[in-house]
Amino acid sequence: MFAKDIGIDLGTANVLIHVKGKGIVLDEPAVVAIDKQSNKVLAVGEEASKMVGRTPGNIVAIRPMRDGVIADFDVTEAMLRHFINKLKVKGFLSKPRILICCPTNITSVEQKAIQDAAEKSGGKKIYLEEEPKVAAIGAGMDIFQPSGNMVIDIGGGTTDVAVLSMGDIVTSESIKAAGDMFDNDIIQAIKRKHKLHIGERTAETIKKSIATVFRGSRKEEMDIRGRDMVSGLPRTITINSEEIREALNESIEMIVQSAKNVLERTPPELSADIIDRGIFLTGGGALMHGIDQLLAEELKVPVFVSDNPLSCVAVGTGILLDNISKSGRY
Ligand SMILES: Nc1ncnc2c1ncn2[C@@H]1O[C@H](COP(=O)(O)OP(=O)(O)OP(=O)(O)O)[C@@H](O)[C@H]1O
Repeated sequence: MFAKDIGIDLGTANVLIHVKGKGIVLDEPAVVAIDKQSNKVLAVGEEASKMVGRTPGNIVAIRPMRDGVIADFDVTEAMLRHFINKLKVKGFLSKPRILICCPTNITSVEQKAIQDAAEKSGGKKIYLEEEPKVAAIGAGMDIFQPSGNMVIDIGGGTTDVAVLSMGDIVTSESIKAAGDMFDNDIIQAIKRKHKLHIGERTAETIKKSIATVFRGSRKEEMDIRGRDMVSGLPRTITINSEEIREALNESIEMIVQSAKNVLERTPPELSADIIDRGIFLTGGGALMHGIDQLLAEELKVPVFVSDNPLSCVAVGTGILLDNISKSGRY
């Protein structure tokens, strides 16, 4: 075993781990399956994710960090420890420095608890960082210069909008309109319109396969299955991109509004830089069809989807660990 710096993107939907010199070595859903009677952890990550919505009564598959807050701390700790131990088995770790990016909304008590869990798992020195900052670094922005950079990180539980300069956040906002809310919007709309009950996985598949947020930019159809709310029997219906766009409209409008709020609070010199450089989108929600077009039209600034938006934070942890002295915070 050898010491390596490791970076962890402790997201509400996915956990990614970056090891210095190796790149991303772990990428799994932030899900834990638990036996309700004994409180024992039965499975973590990929394996637990397969159980979501399909567990018998005594087993629950939960996402401990859902909504960008730590809903269940013990389970979050168990999950973090499981993933770090998995690296140990692979022979990666011996007293590494660990940089963890966690949701922006967590309390200082929760931050301390995450730090403790990482220490107990063998970390020599633990650093915590804010997600939008690391996402911007991972998207290739040089946030350490005295100029304005804007990032919108659309994750599972939260969307973080931030303007950064000289290595720090100048203005920011964090809202709950993000991937999970989009899935729920789709579930509710299909209930209302088609009287059909669908699960979270189906909603996510719809979101990825036929959804769009920009009117007229995608015209696709898809057959979906669910449970008829009246007869209780399985039923198949056909849905299209436009009805999903309508379902997502309110949540997307919240993201647009949040970006406008942050821009309004941005000092004019930094605003000028943002017009020149554009806004970068990171996080899985950046892959929503048409989101760049819509934001560019609403904000009157160029908008770019970063390369590999799902792994920006993990890549950013690697870059930040390499330049830790630059950050000045450690
Ligand atoms: N192709 C796609 N189109 C739309 N959404 C997608 C796509 N791929 C992934 N997503 C969504 O991205 C979200 C997960 O993104 P990500 O892994 O960046 O979140 P996270 O970092 O775990 O969450 P948070 O930033 O809230 O802590 C999920 O809601 C997922 O459904």
